[in-house]
Amino acid sequence: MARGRLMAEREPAPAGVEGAGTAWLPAPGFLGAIEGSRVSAPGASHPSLPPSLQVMLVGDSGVGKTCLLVRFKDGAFLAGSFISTVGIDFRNKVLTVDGVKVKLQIWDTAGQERFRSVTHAYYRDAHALLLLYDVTNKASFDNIQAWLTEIHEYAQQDVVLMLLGNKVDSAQDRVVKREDGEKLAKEYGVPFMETSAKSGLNVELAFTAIAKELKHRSMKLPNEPKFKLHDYVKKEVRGSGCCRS
Ligand SMILES: Nc1nc2c(ncn2[C@@H]2O[C@H](COP(=O)(O)OP(=O)(O)OP(=O)(O)O)[C@@H](O)[C@H]2O)c(=O)[nH]1
Ligand SMILES: [Mg+2]
Repeated sequence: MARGRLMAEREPAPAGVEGAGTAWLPAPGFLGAIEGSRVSAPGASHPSLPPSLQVMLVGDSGVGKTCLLVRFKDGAFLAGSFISTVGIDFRNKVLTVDGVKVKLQIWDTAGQERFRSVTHAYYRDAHALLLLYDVTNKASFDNIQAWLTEIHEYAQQDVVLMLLGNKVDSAQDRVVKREDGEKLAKEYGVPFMETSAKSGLNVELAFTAIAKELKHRSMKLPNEPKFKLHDYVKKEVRGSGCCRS
């Protein structure tokens, strides 16, 4: 599985994502091209599924984007000291959705303000965005509106968007209620769930839901009922244990 770190601060290099000590910022979309192999179920003819689907993680620094990705990709939690992402990292993961292999290329962006222009350059090529806040950090929740404005400005109009309230395992430190997250998501018409990169709650579900939506959009089979992301999320989402059946 490919993994890469893309940094904005160095000079462009002619080839390779990770040359020896060389890091540069490729044109958005470039990675999809070099990863290029089509992923379809053996024997299946689904010509319209792109080689990889780009999913971007966005939100304030410290909300848990990198941890969410590591939990999804490796099934582990990065405990201990917080290492803030520089520029953009990416990881690939292949999921099987309704019998079809879907390759997600997941871009883990830096939440720090100083990298914002790097992030802007990638929005345009994202098929889906997971927008995170931290339920133990009110400011990260209050900033969601600003993130949505930015998404509106830079992302494709039909980008698949989902709001995630992360760190629900930290029940004692929670300052943003689930209802507040639900209300905000409803206001903006986006699916919502609470997650924990630490316990793994809803992490797989968040990515699977996105993959399903993208797969259904790409491969419209004649008699297939329309996939409804909102309904799927509502049906599948799990609560943190205390207050939801
Ligand atoms: N309790 C708890 N801590 C978490 C969770 N997710 C992340 N953390 C912690 O929060 C801190 C920040 O996590 P990161 O994943 O590095 O945050 P980030 O959003 O990638 O931050 P930037 O790279 O700066 O944008 C780390 O100390 C993590 O251990 C979670 O679900 N629960
Ligand atoms: Mg990070």
